[in-house]
Amino acid sequence: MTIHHNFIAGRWAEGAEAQDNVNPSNTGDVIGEYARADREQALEAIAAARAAFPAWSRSGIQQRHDILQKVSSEILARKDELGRLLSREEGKTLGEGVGEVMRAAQIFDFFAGEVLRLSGEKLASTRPGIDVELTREPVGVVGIITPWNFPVAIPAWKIAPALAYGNTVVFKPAELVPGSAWALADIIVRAGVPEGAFNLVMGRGAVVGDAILNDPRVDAVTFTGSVATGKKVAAACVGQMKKFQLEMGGKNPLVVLDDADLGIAVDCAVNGAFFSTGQRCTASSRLVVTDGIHDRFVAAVTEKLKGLVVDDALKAGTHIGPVVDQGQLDQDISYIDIGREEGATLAFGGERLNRENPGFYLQPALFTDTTPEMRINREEIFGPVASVQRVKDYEEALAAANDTPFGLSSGICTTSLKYASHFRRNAEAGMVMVNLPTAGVDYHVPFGGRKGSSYGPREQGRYAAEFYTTVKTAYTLP
Ligand SMILES: NC(=O)C1=CN([C@@H]2O[C@H](COP(=O)(O)OP(=O)(O)OC[C@H]3O[C@@H](n4cnc5c(N)ncnc54)[C@H](OP(=O)(O)O)[C@@H]3O)[C@@H](O)[C@H]2O)C=CC1
Ligand SMILES: O=C(O)CCC(=O)C(=O)O
Repeated sequence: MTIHHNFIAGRWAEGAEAQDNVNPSNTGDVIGEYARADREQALEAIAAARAAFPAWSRSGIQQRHDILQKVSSEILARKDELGRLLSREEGKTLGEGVGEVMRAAQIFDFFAGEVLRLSGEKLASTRPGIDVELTREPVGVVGIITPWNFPVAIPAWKIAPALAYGNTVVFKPAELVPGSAWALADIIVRAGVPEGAFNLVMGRGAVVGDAILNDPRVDAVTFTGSVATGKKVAAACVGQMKKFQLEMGGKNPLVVLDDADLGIAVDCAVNGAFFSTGQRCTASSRLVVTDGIHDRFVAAVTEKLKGLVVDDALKAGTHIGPVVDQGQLDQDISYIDIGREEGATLAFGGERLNRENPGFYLQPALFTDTTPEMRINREEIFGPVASVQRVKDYEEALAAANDTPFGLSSGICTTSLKYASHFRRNAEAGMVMVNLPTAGVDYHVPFGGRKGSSYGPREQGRYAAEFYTTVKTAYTLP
């Protein structure tokens, strides 16, 4: 098998050890061999990005626009092939994989437009005769560290704005999904990014990630992943006065009130909690349901779960693909055990499943009779596991929704304008959904959370400029 190399300083860099990329739907299927960089290669990539920064930061907006537009066009033209690769290595269904790839194309398209819209401000000075001008300048070398659960979209929503605003990039994807990262890098490189402005460094977090965090030539780090790693990123960046941005976990509530449309509530819950195998930081892992609708809701969700097909991500008719790997599967199963031990009722699922090929298949699990202090209601599981919490009324539901160390996405299903409006205002989350799943967002508006979910400026949309640029205030006496 040929090795897919890293891209460093304008060339595909040979010489690193390689790792197999395995399909979680069929562990006998090796997708390819991908390089695993050592520390030295990571440092070479950082040096290349540093050297490329002066020229790229001053490059013309037409050049940057055209490159990003070209990336978008190629991703879109190859959406079926890239979506298939994504689903094959990550395990989300083919429809979800192709959808994610299309979203990545739209993100590059959006930031191609943002290059042209970059503007400043001219203000009067409080001192007569002086001009004040505000401009945005690129931050410098940006280290991009991404997780496995959105292997194309998350890299896209970090790489596109980084390049659009004139930064150079060292991109370290998650080790579990090098295929999507390599394919995206190959497209970016062929779109004409100058030598050193974009570098791909696949490898271990503890090696490549650590090199990025601790090298003073990296000016800013954008990270999506677990809370534990996020805290390491924060500590390293603070120590070196680097700019940083963290997107981490969630324990997102979906409130269902007595007056909800039952069909909408069930669709929101099943989609939000279990699609993409529940491996979304925006997943509705807590279903907070008022007394009057509770039993009907649980019965209808259970009925719907019975009809969902858990199988090979690439098979037509699969609703839920496998868990991403053995480690994540072990974590999911251990939380199912914890839920039982804590006294929750396993109303549906939670069984390990066997399919035609060996893979990490898990039946979606629904817990009922859960209480707020249970670990399954407080800790992120990151799998197809959700718990129902019964509450007496809206006030108790809102309190339960906010009773979490996280604050990414928060949803409500209701036909009451009064409760919907109150919830929108009082939910302690970065994103609020009314009669919609907590997961599944637009690409042109801010994405991010509060409390333990996020740190630093928002990602996506024009708000991305807050992270990828720094403001300069210039005073001139003409
Ligand atoms: N809020 C959000 O937007 C999202 C949050 N998440 C959260 O991420 C978790 C699952 O993703 P997962 O990928 O396992 O998370 P991790 O935090 O383990 O990994 C995220 C990235 O950080 C890298 N990394 C690991 N250790 C270090 C280190 N010491 N220094 C620098 N980089 C390091 C990883 O590398 P390697 O691949 O080698 O491990 C990977 O590229 C869940 O908890 C989920 O909630 C996931 C997606 C989105
Ligand atoms: O819900 C979405 O569409 C995005 C979720 C996400 O970014 C994540 O889970 O990492």
